[in-house]
Amino acid sequence: MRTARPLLPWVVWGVAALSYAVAVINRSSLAALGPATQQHFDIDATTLSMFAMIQLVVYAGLQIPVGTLLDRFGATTMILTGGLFMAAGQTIMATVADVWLAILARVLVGAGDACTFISVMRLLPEWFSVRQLPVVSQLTGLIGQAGQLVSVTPLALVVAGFGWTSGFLGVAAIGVLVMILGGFVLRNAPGDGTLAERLTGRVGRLSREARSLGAGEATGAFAMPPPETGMMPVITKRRMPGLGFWDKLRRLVALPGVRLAFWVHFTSPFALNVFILLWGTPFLTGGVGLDSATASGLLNIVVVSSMTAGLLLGPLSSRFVERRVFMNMGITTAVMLVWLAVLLWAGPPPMWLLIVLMIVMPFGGPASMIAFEVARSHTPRSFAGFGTGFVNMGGFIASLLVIVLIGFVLDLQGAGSPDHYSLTAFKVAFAVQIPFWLCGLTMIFVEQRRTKRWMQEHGRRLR
Ligand SMILES: NCCCC[C@H](N)C(=O)NCC(=O)O
Repeated sequence: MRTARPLLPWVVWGVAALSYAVAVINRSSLAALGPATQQHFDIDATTLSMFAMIQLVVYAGLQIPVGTLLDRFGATTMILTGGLFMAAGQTIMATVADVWLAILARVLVGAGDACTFISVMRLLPEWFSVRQLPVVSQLTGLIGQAGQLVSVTPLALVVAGFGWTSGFLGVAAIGVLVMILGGFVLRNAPGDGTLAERLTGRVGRLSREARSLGAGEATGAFAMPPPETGMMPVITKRRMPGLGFWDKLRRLVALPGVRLAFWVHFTSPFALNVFILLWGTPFLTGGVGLDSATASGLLNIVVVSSMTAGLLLGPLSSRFVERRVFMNMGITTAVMLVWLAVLLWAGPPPMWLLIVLMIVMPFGGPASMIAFEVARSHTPRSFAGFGTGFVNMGGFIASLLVIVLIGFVLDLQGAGSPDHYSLTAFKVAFAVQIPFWLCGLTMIFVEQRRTKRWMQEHGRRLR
């Protein structure tokens, strides 16, 4: 069946993806402003790194609560609420001089950021066909990545030229503009009104007659035949008293496909996150001994490679649904092997090997999006937000643990500050990634087999 307004799904997706890009701008708004932030609040490097850590902890910690609220209130409300939190956070950041209020600002930014990505992912199966979903998901990730580019250089230039307050109020203003746009465009699903329409009680024809691009074909998890036995309580008991948090979690984790998605997200993106969020530049400059221009040149390769990987993996995982988890495992194994070559190389790794690392490692980011495809195939519809939040926690838990462990192992070796950095200390510290890869790959292997068995037992086919 053809959709009445084939453009509407793309317009809704465009504004949702823009909201995600704004979340990434907010998330990485301090990335290029380390020294300016230290000067503005008169803080040391440890307090500065606390800003990033607190924000990440809030992001990861809120994934399941946000997922629960997402199932209850819908994606539009959550995306707009997230935008409100982030705009409030950046307004506080722009106007206060007290470091504790600045930390509160970062908590708000982390909370708003936590609301955005999984809500955008929740919208997609409502508007697109099963075949389109992997490509649209990867494009969403790619647009988010573009947000990161915007937040680094342009924001640093605005802060340098017009001052701290103008720079952060500017970020807040962009967020408010995109929220207003969202209020008039975002719809949870075909047939639903926008926030503006719901507030005025007049749902227009465009909303009422909207159709999914997958109309006529069932989408994602929702396409599978009714599950039997073990899954029945999950599907039928849609509303529980309160948020029923633990009960929901227990039921969700009982599904091997959801556990598989969690481990896929846990295992593939952390090496990239750890590198770009904190330890990449110190390793390249303080460890390998490169100058900062060469190090930032290498980091640019990371951005280009990650975007290219997204464009390649979308169509591939859509075409080879049965093979998507193996693709993810192959990429993670390749990242691990290249890292092993760097760590085992006697002395500083040669430039060609570093370039290979910068090309291969970023594939882990887009590869982690496969986790959301797996989650969609195995999470009952009424749990979709909760399930996406649960899966999205995986990569962030692994990234946080590895970031902290690398700092800890550097400290243990007496190499915790730029004056004492050494290549050997970094090599030992980065080796903490190995057990995470091995544990993750083993769990994917185990859960993949369990999922296959579960699907055979329940007569379900992968879509
Ligand atoms: N182009 C890489 C996108 C990676 C996305 C990543 N796996 C993820 O889960 N992101 C969540 C977020 O909030 O950004």
